[in-house]
Amino acid sequence: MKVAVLGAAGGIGQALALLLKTQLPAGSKLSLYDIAPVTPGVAVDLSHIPTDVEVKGFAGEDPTAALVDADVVLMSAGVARKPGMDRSDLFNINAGIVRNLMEKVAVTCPKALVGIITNPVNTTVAIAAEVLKKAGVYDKNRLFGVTTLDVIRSETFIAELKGLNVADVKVNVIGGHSGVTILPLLSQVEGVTFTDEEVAAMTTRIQNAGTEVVEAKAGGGSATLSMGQAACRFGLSLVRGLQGEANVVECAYVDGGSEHAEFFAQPVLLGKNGVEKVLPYGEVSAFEANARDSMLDTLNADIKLGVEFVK
Ligand SMILES: NC(=O)C1=CN([C@@H]2O[C@H](COP(=O)(O)OP(=O)(O)OC[C@H]3O[C@@H](n4cnc5c(N)ncnc54)[C@H](O)[C@@H]3O)[C@@H](O)[C@H]2O)C=CC1
Ligand SMILES: O=C([O-])CC(=O)C(=O)O
Repeated sequence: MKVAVLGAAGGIGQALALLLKTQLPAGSKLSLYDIAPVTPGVAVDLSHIPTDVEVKGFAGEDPTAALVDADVVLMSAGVARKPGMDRSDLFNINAGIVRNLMEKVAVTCPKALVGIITNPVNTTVAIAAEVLKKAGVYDKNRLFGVTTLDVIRSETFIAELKGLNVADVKVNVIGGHSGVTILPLLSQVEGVTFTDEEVAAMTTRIQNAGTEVVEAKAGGGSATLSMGQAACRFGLSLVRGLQGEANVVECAYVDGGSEHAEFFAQPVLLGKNGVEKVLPYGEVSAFEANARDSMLDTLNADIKLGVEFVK
């Protein structure tokens, strides 16, 4: 199994690479790419950790060498927010970065499962899809927007609020990955009840959790360590699916035939070809149905921006 990380010298990329070096199955290959010249050094550094995962690092303008034979590509290349910015403010720089990298993915490893972390995810995933379509290699089951950070934050915050063992808390988060498009389905969390006030406050906290980190880092970037963990969880789930493990389910932002939008985050069953099955997200409360319907104009506009950028 070969996993490539694009943006591997960055805050997320280095945390993710470390976690993958220690957690990928024995015999895996880890391929690190970034434009930053330090990247081969990041790989040498990681290679001194005694696990059976071979690490190679590549820097420069061309990611091709890192992508050869990749089964999974996780992309966090791009710029991150500073206080006062929305994720959509990253579009001007990150749209071109994602397009250029996806053009190389389309040529070098068109069958790889690709997880897009680079923001604004609602739009960059649409860009990635359009690039793959243009190249004639698009398979909707192999492209994912990584929304796992919304899921792990929900698990953490709910366990804290309700005094639960966080390992027992499971939450579906649907929609997209910015502001009102992030919708945790709190009504479905087993063994817990929330007052209306708690639902409103918890939903807002989860939607604004990225901003919470951006403000706390005071100009030094956005979530990197928690995102490294989230991307590792998601990447390992992709690998487990590829290896034929049963019942691997994650929420992700996919082109899954949703009635709501061309791309929509919901639970998916992962397998040897990526998305094996898009799963229904289940019953929602009146609050959640209203929040879902209210997000759709924003989400669809974000998607349209990405489609038009490539066309
Ligand atoms: N999906 C999600 O839940 C989350 C997404 N993000 C997003 O992830 C992205 C990365 O964040 P950080 O790692 O904190 O940023 P960072 O600035 O620490 O790292 C980004 C890396 O990308 C590299 N890079 C830039 N252009 C590149 C190119 N053309 N090819 C290869 N590498 C390139 C840079 O050299 C840098 O090492 C941002 O867009 C951020 O908004 C951040 C947190 C959560
Ligand atoms: O908020 C940001 O800019 C980074 C991000 O996507 C998150 O932390 O969820």
